[in-house]
Amino acid sequence: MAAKPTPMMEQYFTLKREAEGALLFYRMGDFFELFFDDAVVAAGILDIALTSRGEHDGKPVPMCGVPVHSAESYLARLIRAGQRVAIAEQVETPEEAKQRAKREGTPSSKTLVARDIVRFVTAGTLTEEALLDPRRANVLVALAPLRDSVGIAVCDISTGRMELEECAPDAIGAVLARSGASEVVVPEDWDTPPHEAIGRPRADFRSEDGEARLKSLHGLATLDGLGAFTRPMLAAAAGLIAYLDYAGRGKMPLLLPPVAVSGSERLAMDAATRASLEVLEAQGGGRAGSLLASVDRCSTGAGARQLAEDLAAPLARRDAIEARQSAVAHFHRDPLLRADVRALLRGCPDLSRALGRIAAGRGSPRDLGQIRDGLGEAVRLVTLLNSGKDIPALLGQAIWQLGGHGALTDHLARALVPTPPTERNQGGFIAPGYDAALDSLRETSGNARKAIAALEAKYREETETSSLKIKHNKVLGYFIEVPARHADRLMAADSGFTHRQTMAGAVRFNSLGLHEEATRIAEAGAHAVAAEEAHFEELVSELLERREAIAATASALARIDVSAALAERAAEGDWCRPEMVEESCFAVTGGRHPVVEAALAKQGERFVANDCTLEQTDRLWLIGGPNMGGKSTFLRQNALILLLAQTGSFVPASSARIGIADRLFSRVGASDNLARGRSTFMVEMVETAAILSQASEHSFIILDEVGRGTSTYDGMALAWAVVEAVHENLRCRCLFATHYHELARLAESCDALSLHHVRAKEWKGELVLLHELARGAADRSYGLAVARLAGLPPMVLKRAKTIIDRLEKGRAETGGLAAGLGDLPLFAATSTQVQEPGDALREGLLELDVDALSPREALEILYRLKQECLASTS
Ligand SMILES: Nc1ncnc2c1ncn2[C@@H]1O[C@H](COP(=O)(O)OP(=O)(O)OP(=O)(O)O)[C@@H](O)[C@H]1O
Repeated sequence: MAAKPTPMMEQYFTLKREAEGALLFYRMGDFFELFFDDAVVAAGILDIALTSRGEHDGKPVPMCGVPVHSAESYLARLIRAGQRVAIAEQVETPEEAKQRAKREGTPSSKTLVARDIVRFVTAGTLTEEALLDPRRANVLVALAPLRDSVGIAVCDISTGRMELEECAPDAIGAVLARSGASEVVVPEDWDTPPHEAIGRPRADFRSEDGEARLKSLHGLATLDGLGAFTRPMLAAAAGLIAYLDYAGRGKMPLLLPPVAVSGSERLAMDAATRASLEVLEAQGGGRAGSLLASVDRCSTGAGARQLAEDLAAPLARRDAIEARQSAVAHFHRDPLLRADVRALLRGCPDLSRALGRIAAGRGSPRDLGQIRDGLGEAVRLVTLLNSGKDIPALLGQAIWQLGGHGALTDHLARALVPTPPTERNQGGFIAPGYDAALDSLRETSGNARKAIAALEAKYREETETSSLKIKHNKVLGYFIEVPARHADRLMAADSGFTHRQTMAGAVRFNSLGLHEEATRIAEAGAHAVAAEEAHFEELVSELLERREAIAATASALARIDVSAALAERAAEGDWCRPEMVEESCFAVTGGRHPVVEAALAKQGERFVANDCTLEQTDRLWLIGGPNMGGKSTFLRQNALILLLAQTGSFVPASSARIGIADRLFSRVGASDNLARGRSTFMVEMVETAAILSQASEHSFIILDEVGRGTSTYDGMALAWAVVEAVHENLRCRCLFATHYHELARLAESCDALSLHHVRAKEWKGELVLLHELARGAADRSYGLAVARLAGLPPMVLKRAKTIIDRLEKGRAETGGLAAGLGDLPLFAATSTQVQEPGDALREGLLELDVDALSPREALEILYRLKQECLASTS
């Protein structure tokens, strides 16, 4: 028969059930302990010793533990490893537990200190400074599918920002990629949830509850004043708030009034486009090498977070883009103002995160100090900014949001010491002179300390023991200590000293006088700490009454920082302000790739600037040329210029006139996604299919070597068909890089398509890559020359040369790979001959529900598509 679990184990199991799959941090004294599988998992992730404690069902119970005082760093590592943690704290003192036992009539030896889960620590619900990256937003998303639409609630509780949005189910991937969510919650009965989402009860996602919670959180009778929120949006808000409730065990973190976001106000980019353009992260992961890293000159963490958000969700409305541009231009024009503003911002604490911690009930006196200092800096910034001329509207609005906190800052300045501590329960943060009663308590304990020093001198004299000392420790409090050889004098019955402890070389005593002074200190100290605690609560509630205004100041500071930082970047790199227009054009002269240019500059090399001019009558550029010639770089640089321009930034070019795009697509390079069971070619086709189905006339597409992942015939056929589809059906701006010379023949049938190549020449047998774009088709591919550069053995190169000569001879005789394609009817023409909406190939691609395919089915479909393709070319 299994042994009955101990009361502690029973308590543990109850809490573990409540933890619902999260690791349970079970508080025992100065440690959080983990047991059973939790211990095994945590010990592995944290690389700490796995021990055992007692037995359960006849087996030792695995255990590991982390000290409470350093728990944050362990939590950070567990969260990063994808875990969630439930914190079970002791919610009564051992003394209270004993009293309870007495009341309940249970033996006190069997009564455990009550414990409760006080909080869940999850990736999306962090507020602690140590657990957050200062330059990255921490985003929690809730999705609520409702009929044929999905509501999305996005929030960053470390700053309180909250946005509500609605999208079509197939756009969820793009929205999640844009928000950069750390954690996603969805109704648990949803049959197609996004990868790694956390299921929560369906009842949490009721739109009526969402509306009611938002109204009560913000003290509003109606939400109409905040914007138009749809039912799916409110359902998502309900799910998000319910999850925050659950994770914080009823303690609501900072949530500002929600903002309704419309997808059409933003430049849409899917996850593949973001990854291939390396917007926030480089392909290998990490910030280094990304567009963000090469642009970010922000002085504050809040500014860096805002910039990342801006780059992740560029705008699609001209007035909004131009408003940001004007703010950047203001700082660009005035380098002195820019330098002063940036210097001031560098000393500005992170207001929004301090506010987030305070609102979540995890604030410290240091956070109050940061709010005081941040608001003070904001006022100085107002003076500085008002000294400039012709202040643009966006900055004017920001300046207005910076002020208005006079009473609160005065109060905080009077109440707090200059550098308040992070510990709240030790006191010492209320300034002298703020509270007379507190001052006199402090004076009492100061006097008592002086009295103790006087007692020491007096006792030395009386006992003629110069080595007598009055000391203090946590266990005994104050005591008198003498070396053992002098102890006899104090041991005497009439000495006035009472013996407390005998140590190896010393003996410790107490005295009535010392006891009195020590009690005075302890009482005054406890009263002082309680008084400071009360002041802390008062200050916090005064501050929270102004939470929205403080959050507005924080976001104004971030916006000013971003504008000044982008101006700094523009000045540093000689960037220009792009002219934004509605029509679908793209005219960039002297364009550069910001990341590649910086990398080359580090090696002392120069980046070759190139022009790109797309317009309705010349909207598709087919770009050829040698490997390593700079095709991919050219494609990406133009996509990045568009993205930067729509972010409101200046761009790396000497001039730019840019038609605002609704969507940006990039299919650059092959990225294997074997983890999801897709081959390189499959990924390429899936992404191409997405582009063909989603792009509009106002989109901007870059496609790099579509079709290269399969056999020459199939690849070329697909590339050919894709170019035709883009040219005839989508009719949008597109840069298409390819090694298939045969595609040049498309220029004969596609009137808005032109041919370009990156230049190279051979000089004294060596290949020289000029990285310069020129009109016309590429004459040859220089593949062997590049291979030679890469160090392929001469024998292999020689053999390859022989094979090429043979192949080329054959090609000349048969008319080449594309023989017979000259009179192939255009894509559009074939599409009208066959049934709507397109030819079989395109239809086949569009109809693929690739996520539902096994690799084998995918391959079978490819064979079929190939057959159809061959059939249509024969
Ligand atoms: N405009 C430029 N000025 C200077 N160097 C450049 C330029 N463009 C590209 N390069 C250099 O050439 C390298 C190769 O460029 P890129 O990858 O764009 O070539 P590619 O033509 O796409 O090659 P492949 O066909 O092999 O994919 C870059 O890493 C960069 O160092």
